[in-house]
This record gives sequence, C-alpha cells and structure tokens, in this order.
Amino acid sequence: MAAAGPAARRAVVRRVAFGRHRTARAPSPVGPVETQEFPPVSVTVRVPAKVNVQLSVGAARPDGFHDLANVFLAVGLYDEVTVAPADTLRVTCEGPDAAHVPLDRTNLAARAAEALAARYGRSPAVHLHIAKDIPVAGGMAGGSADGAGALLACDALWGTGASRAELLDICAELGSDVPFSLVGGAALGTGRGERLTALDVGGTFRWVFAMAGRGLSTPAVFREFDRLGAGADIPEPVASAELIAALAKGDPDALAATVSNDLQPAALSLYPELADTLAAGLAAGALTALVSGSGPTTAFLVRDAASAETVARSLRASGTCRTVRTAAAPAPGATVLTA
Ligand SMILES: C[C@](O)(CO)[C@H](O)COP(=O)(O)OP(=O)(O)OC[C@H]1O[C@@H](n2ccc(N)nc2=O)[C@H](O)[C@@H]1O
Ligand SMILES: Nc1ncnc2c1ncn2[C@@H]1O[C@H](COP(=O)(O)OP(=O)(O)OP(=O)(O)O)[C@@H](O)[C@H]1O
Repeated sequence: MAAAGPAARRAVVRRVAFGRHRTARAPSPVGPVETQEFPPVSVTVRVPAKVNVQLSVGAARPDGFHDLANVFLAVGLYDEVTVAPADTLRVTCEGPDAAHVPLDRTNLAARAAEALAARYGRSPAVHLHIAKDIPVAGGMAGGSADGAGALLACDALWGTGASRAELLDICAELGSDVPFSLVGGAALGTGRGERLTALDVGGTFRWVFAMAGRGLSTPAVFREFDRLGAGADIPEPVASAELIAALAKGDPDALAATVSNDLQPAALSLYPELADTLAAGLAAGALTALVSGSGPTTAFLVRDAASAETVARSLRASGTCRTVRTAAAPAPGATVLTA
C-alpha cells in the first residue's frame, strides 16, 4: 500500500534522478566515460484526499485533542506539490479553491519544508507550487496532503534520505491527518489519529463527493462535538471489527452497513443544509451517505461506476451542493511522479 515506503521511495527518486536530471559527461578520449549526477531541478509529488469510513471520537483530552478510532481510506482525488530551488521559501497555488489557500508560512507545505530543513540543518529556500484539486476546508485532508507532498518532494530534491519513520514523525508534528496522507491506502489511526496501522482493502470502493458552498473549521467542529456531548458519558473510541472486515473483503454493501462518523451531528449542527445533500444522494441510490471527517464535504458510497454516475447526476441537479466529483478507493499515498 505505501508508495512512500523506503524501497518505493528510493526507486522513484532514482527514476527522477535518471529520467530528468542533468548528467554531466566528462570528455575522456580513452578509458571509461565518467558520469556525475546533479541534484534534481524540481520534484513533483501527487497526494490523495481521504474519507473517514469510521470516525469514533473520545472525550476531549487535557491537551485539547480527542482520542480517535479513525479509519482512513485514501480516495482518488489529488493535489500535486512541485518543489524547486529558490532564493527564499515561497508558495504559489492554482486550482478552483486557490483563493482560499494561505501562501505564507502557515501553509502546511511551507511548514513541512521548514521542518525537514531544520532537522537537516539546511536552508528551506524553495518554491513550492500546489496544483490543488482537493477542496479547501472540506474534511478531505487537503492541507495535510500538501504537507505530506511537500515533505516527500523536499526529501527527494535535497537528497536528505530521511527514513520513513523520520518522515512520519515530522508528519505527526504537522497535523493529525498528515501521516495518513503520506502512506495512503487504508489505515486505522489511533491517538489523535496520527498513530497508524495499515489495513487490507480487498477491492475497489466507488465514491461520489459533494462539495459544499462554504468550508467548516476542524477545531470548530470538534468544539461543537464537545458542546453537544457536554455532561454525557463519552466512551473510549474503538475500531469496528465488522468495518475492518468489510474493507478487507472489498464488499461495498457490508462497508455501507458499518460506516460511522461521530463528528457528523456536530457538522450538521453548524451546517444544517448538509442534511439536504445527504438526503439527495440517498434518494438517488447511494448505498450510504455521510459527512467526510469534520465536513462539510458529503460522501456517498455506491456499488459501481454506473451508479456513481447516476448519483453524481442527481446531486448536481439537486442544487444542494457546489460541485460533485466521483473517485475510486483505495488510492496510493504520496508518490513522486516520474520526470
Ligand atoms: C477530523 C479529521 O480530519 C479526521 O481525520 C482529523 O481528526 C483532523 O485532523 P487535522 O486537520 O490534521 O487536525 P490537526 O491540525 O491535528 O488539529 C486541528 C484541531 O482539530 C482538533 N482535533 C484534531 C484532531 C483530534 N484528534 N482531536 C482534535 O480535537 C483540535 O482542536 C486541533 O487543534
Ligand atoms: N496547503 C493548504 N491547503 C489548504 N489549506 C491550508 C493549507 N495550508 C494551510 N491551510 C489552512 O488550513 C485550513 C484547513 O484546510 P484543509 O483544506 O486542510 O481542511 P480540511 O480538508 O477540512 O482538513 P482535515 O480534513 O484534515 O481536517 C484552511 O482553511 C487554511 O487556512
């Protein structure tokens, strides 16, 4: 599953090095030709979005975070992060939501470059360009994807050779969702979601996503979860064995029967119109409908590609959302693209 695994990473980086970078040939009339590799000119990494098929949330911890049983599934909607040497660290972004993406050092891609540079005692001066297709503030880990993508791209550009464990450590410092953006596939996240155990997926799951008219702030949704649950006894979050079995079987009906999201009531409380989107997708034949993570993107699991088209068409016609996309899962994690 992990396209970002050490062996895979070495392989792709080598592909980039051989495919794209200048190789100097020293003139040598006799004897073997000497070759010398130059560092890459730029590196592009593709990173998937996620949907949470189970999101069980415990009580607020003293540090303000919540313990989770968080079953992530990477889906085939992608951002691409390109990194190239520059005089100073700067970020640019293109895509339908680009206007909502911060271009200063609060951008998760910039923070990732700074974190890796600090660890290796080097300058973080790079130009990071984000081609953004994942909705912003949509509950699909778009910023996290850019953080993981920038980290892997800088690692390849600078030839730092950081281990997978080191990269995952930096990811966890950047945000709870960032480690999963690096590894992709499917995984159970415990702790605040950053401690990952890979899960088997036995087939392709088809999804339709409805993007909402505005975003929701993740901290605000967790706060609303706390407000709605105030005074109640909040159980420890536990992963569902039935759901993990459904993923392993690749069975969409079984998965539809077991998905859950404890943040959904909080997201609906802050954005009540999402109930109309969920109802429209269900009426069109989706096997199940849920808010993706902290929302407000809504996710519809369907049986096959034909059903995805039907549900997508109905959602577009319903007037209850901004845009509609279809995607398959699982998707690989952050991957260096061939030069
Ligand atoms: C809702 C999810 O997307 C589900 O995968 C994640 O739990 C959120 O992950 P994220 O966006 O990477 O969030 P972080 O950047 O780590 O945290 C942002 C804020 O969300 C809240 N937060 C996040 C994760 C968590 N387990 N408990 C929390 O209460 C905290 O208020 C935190 O300050
Ligand atoms: N590279 C980035 N892309 C988008 N937003 C970013 C980025 N870096 C920082 N941000 C900030 O993070 C906020 C949340 O954006 P993001 O798209 O990651 O939300 P999300 O998908 O709901 O996150 P999650 O699903 O991980 O909770 C944005 O409103 C923006 O201020």
